Amino acid sequence: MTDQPKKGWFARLTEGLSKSSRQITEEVVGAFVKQPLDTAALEALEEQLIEADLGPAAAARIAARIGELRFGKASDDREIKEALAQAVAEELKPNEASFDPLSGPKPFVVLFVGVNGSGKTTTLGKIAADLTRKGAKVMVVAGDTFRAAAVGQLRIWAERAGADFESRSDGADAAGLAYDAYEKARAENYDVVLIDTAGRLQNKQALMDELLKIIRVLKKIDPEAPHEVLLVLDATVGRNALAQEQIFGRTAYVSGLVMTKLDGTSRGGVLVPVANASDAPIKLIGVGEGIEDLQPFDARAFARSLAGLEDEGTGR
Ligand SMILES: Nc1nc2c(ncn2[C@@H]2O[C@H](COP(=O)(O)OP(=O)(O)OP(=O)(O)O)[C@@H](O)[C@H]2O)c(=O)[nH]1
Repeated sequence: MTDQPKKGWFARLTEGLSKSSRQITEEVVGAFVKQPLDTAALEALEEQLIEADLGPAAAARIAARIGELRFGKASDDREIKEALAQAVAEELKPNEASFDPLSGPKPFVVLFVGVNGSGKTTTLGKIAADLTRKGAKVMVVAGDTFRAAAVGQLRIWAERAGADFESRSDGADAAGLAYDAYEKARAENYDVVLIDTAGRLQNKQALMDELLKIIRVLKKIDPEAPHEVLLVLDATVGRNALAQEQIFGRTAYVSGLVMTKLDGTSRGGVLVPVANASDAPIKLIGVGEGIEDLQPFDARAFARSLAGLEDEGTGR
């Protein structure tokens, strides 16, 4: 992820966000070029940002900031995009953080939580591949023991990544598996342990109870574990991602968010209200199916891509 050439990842980000940026630039930017920016135009801009799923609070702040930057001035397309990118970047900057499992304690335990289909397995697989490529000794743990298909899929990812794989037969106690896997990882000097978890049980409470149980047993071995709890959210569900953040964020010790499938939606702006609502920062984003499409979250680059700016603002 991080060792990609800069231009490459920015191009992938821009391509991944093209649906969202088209929506924003056509609907939002198009209407405001040439005429001097006035109050009515700013109000309309705010409406358009809400339409684009940025949420009312952020839309108001972003519109106000664009007003500060451009009020009374006639702007061309690029100037409006630059102002939008700057305002969105300022909004997101406090919610940006890096995911760095190789600089923490060893083994560094990462728990992946989120509803089924959010991209948990894929994200875990991409991270495993990135880490083994960097020379790390990685263990993948299939904590979703109820679904054989999920275990099978994860095994494929682990094998492809060259990571070791721990699983148990259907319905086994996920917390017991996590505990034993962590013990083994300590004994055998693993660098990173990536634990997948169930995304759906009989009900929400059962799901949260299971997650908390896994966390509790890991803490028996090391009170600092799990060292990271990544909540994986699917951007294509739009504002439902907010509801998921509320459910998991409140109970599961979430320390970072991953927003996947930003390439599959025109409403990628939803990342903004999700970031605002969450106590945990955004650490990674998924902008495509490839391994290199899981990227560290860079607020400024995200904002520029969303605003439809083709370069990184470095004058290239
Ligand atoms: N386009 C695109 N697809 C993605 C991205 N991340 C994941 N996917 C796809 O989303 C689908 C669901 O991903 P999974 O990783 O299986 O989701 P999960 O949360 O583990 O779901 P279960 O296996 O059902 O628990 C797969 O087809 C992935 O290829 C992304 O960033 N972009």
